[in-house]
Amino acid sequence: MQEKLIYDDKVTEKLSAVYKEVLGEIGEDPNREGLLKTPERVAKALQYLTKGYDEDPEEILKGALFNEEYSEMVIVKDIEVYSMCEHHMLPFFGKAHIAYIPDGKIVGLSKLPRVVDAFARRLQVQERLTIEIRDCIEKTLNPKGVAVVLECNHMCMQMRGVQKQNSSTTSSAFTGLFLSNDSTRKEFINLVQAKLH
Ligand SMILES: Nc1nc2c(ncn2[C@@H]2O[C@H](COP(=O)(O)OP(=O)(O)OP(=O)(O)O)[C@@H](O)[C@H]2O)c(=O)[nH]1
Ligand SMILES: [Zn+2]
Repeated sequence: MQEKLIYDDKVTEKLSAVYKEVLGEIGEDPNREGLLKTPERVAKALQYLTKGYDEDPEEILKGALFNEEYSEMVIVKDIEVYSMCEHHMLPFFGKAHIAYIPDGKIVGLSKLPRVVDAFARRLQVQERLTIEIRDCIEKTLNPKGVAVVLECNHMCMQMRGVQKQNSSTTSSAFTGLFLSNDSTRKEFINLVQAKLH
């Protein structure tokens, strides 16, 4: 799959100027040797961390849909998530667990983590991220059900603010059989928790 260009020279230039100001405002000397290239590095890092705005998650899934009569649960678990909270622009990160029950169509497995990234590489709140992933899969695959669980640590709660270093946040979103059928939901949760390896 072709990767889009991440860095835009004009954006890099504008953001670099802003970050040079920021360095001065926090009491640093932007002209000392170690910091000379820092504004440009940060400008690029920020573009990378928000590159999801230029990606279309539905198109990602549509790129690998296959007709298949498999109708059991498909689970991709322990997908690394790296995002940034929209309140503090600090990272939150953890794992996503995704399941769906196909209804005539399956999707290329790698596309599910790609969808996670496309939504995560934006300013987010964990709950919205969870729902966006679910809705994208629901709309594009039209399966019998979708389940998404995210478990994340929020740096805005750990490095600052309440400073709860060991807290983590779990969010979940379901559709179809995962909502209407308790045993399907339980099967998903058991399989996510199971240590098969
Ligand atoms: N629901 C939700 N809240 C989040 C997420 N990321 C950060 N937050 C919270 O957003 C809230 C913003 O609250 P404010 O009171 O406006 O900000 P603040 O004064 O910096 O809050 P503290 O973090 O409590 O110091 C905080 O409670 C954060 O913990 C998220 O993904 N989901
Ligand atoms: Zn935050």
